[in-house]
Amino acid sequence: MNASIFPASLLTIVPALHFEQVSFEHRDHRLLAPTTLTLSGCQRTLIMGPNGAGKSLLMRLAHGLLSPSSGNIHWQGKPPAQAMVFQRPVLLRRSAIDNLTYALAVSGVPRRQRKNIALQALEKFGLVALAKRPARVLSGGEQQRLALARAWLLNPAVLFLDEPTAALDPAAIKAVEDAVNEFHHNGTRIIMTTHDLHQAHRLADEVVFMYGGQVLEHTPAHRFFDTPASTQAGAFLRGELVW
Ligand SMILES: Nc1ncnc2c1ncn2[C@@H]1O[C@H](COP(=O)(O)OP(=O)(O)OP(=O)(O)O)[C@@H](O)[C@H]1O
Repeated sequence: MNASIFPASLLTIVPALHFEQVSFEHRDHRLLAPTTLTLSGCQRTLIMGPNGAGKSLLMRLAHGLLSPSSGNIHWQGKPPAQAMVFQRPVLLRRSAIDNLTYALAVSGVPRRQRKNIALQALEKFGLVALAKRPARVLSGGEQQRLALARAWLLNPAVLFLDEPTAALDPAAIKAVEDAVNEFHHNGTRIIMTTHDLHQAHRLADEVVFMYGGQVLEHTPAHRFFDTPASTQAGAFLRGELVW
């Protein structure tokens, strides 16, 4: 990848995110048990757990897409610039480059600067040749790279990724993981869900393990993989925990 389009001086200290007794209920069903959790430092946090454990829910609450039923979520100090990348990228019905210039317009970047910045981002994510192509006909991997390029434009202090590689082949997975690491090296805090244990091994600094709407572990990655504290995490790592 090319060098960052942002000067190093823009890199920020990422404030901590606090969950205090946060729960989420829907129609009398408790989907997230009261959770107290602090995510601090510029780490790569991987949220893991079986299907339906509440991983996406936790991340959507953290990003402010959902409001908790009870408890309090707050950043220490001013909320940082944030972006989110989903398993299926949400792209506009226009060309790849226009998806980026639109995001820049929404961010208030003057019109005369938008095309250049968008082209730099396309180049960074290997998409220049596809600049004029309708975004929605791009392959899954290309769409995900475009979503990452759009996130890059926002220079986020925190990047949320919800199973960003679930539908991708190995080469596309590698491109996304390289991009995640590039964000991280540029000072972006990563909060990401995955089902892929190998990917978690490659990326995680720390792991949040969820089961049945509860956070059972929040621990450095090496400790999680070597000596998981809960029987559920042990079973999950052995591939024995389906639900
Ligand atoms: N906004 C919502 N309103 C109501 N129910 C929800 C909402 N979001 C998630 N749920 C429910 O909460 C539970 C946990 O969902 P979530 O998507 O967080 O699981 P997950 O751990 O990410 O699972 P998967 O690995 O299958 O994606 C599920 O039963 C889901 O149907």
